[in-house]
Amino acid sequence: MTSNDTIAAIASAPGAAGVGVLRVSGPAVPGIACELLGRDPEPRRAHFSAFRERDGELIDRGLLLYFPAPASYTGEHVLELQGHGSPVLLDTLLRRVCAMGARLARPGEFTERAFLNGKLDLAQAEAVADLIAARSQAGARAALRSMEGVFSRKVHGLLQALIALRVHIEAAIDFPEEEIDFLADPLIQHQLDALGVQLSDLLREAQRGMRLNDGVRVAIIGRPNAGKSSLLNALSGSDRAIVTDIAGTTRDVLREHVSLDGISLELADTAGLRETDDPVEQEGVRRAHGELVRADVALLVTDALHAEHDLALLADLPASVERLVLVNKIDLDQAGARYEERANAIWVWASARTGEGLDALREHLKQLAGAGSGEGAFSARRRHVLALEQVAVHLDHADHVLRATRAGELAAEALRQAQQALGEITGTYTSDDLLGAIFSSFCIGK
Ligand SMILES: Nc1nc2c(ncn2[C@@H]2O[C@H](COP(=O)(O)OP(=O)(O)OP(=O)(O)O)[C@@H](O)[C@H]2O)c(=O)[nH]1
Ligand SMILES: [K+]
Ligand SMILES: [Mg+2]
Repeated sequence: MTSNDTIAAIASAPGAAGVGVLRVSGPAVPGIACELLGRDPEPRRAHFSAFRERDGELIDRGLLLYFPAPASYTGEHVLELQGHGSPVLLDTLLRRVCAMGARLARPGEFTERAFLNGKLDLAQAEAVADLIAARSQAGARAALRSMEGVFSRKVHGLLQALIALRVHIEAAIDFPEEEIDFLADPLIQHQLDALGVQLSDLLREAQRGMRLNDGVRVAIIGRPNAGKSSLLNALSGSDRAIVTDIAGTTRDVLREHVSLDGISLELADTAGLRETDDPVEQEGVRRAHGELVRADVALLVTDALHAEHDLALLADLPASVERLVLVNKIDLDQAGARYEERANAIWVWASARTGEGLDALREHLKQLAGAGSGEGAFSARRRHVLALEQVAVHLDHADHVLRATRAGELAAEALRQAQQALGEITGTYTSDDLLGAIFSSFCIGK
């Protein structure tokens, strides 16, 4: 599917630079290229050329590259003009190109066309934007892998397994007299189990990928006076939060961005959790709970005396939230800095006041944020993780139906929905709204 209009944009960053790049895509490209060069350009060859106004006046000299469809970034005819990186010259050249039949591109429109022409799937297209916006080397490497299709191939693998199972079950439905026996076949249950394992692996990887991409949201919670604000200040190296020995000092949520070796964290300091009659503090407590719900990591600040009791604050969190327990104020009882990995939380003994033991805390935060997640780590977005969680819900439903009732129709429908949720990741099923939201967040020229 090729568009019938031609788009153009300055693809290099705004401002003066050594070289500036103008990109054009669409059916008018061969004509524009021929007029600028004075003859037909050879495909994929750098032509050193004078770029001139219609009346012959020189605008700039530079390289002209022509990529005929479909072997181009967008899948359409593409022209790249590389000139001097002067915003004024590039603007003039852009106007000249528009006078020859192009219009200004919207943000992300080149990549959107690449998606619509099947050059990339949606997850790969999103990775292009994530690569450009990456704030750390680990993030950039991960985005590059997703752009290369590492994530998409895993989604595709899952899709194939899902389709195989659907075929199996739908075949059973077509022979109702044998349906019950058919669905009792251990092979079906086996396939479903294997699919569940494959899915939970991918979900874990996607969660890490999302954290590499977006940074990690850490909610610092705990009883009043535990030292939450002291911790925020210590980790961010600032005096951002008010620290006093009055219980109930913090009311509003305070956010600080912290980068640990290129891994980005968003720390949120919250009001101490307790029953209170003060309406302002009540609102603070309500907000603290809200912060906990949207966090990737719940960091419980407590001390040696209250640790076991305070654990209850972590009790009702979803399994996907990572748990860190800081046993604070070790300077008071000479407990010594150390850490332990327990069943579903990591415990760190430290002092927010003296800083002792905080390096271990930083190290664990980095790990949870996806540092050292290995060679194959790819980037992902929250949207992808939500879709995978949706797939898990549908698979669980299919599993339940098969075990409890052997109702083939219901199981097949649940699997169909699972397939649809999976397809939203790569863009097999998408709404125009979703596409608009994704591509409008790109920069112009990409
Ligand atoms: N000795 C010692 N005191 C600490 C430590 N961390 C915090 N404190 C003290 O504990 C008191 C409370 O600290 P905050 O950081 O305000 O505690 P908070 O959890 O933010 O308290 P609220 O905002 O009221 O919920 C202050 O007097 C701090 O100086 C620590 O590691 N050692
Ligand atoms: K306090
Ligand atoms: Mg506080």
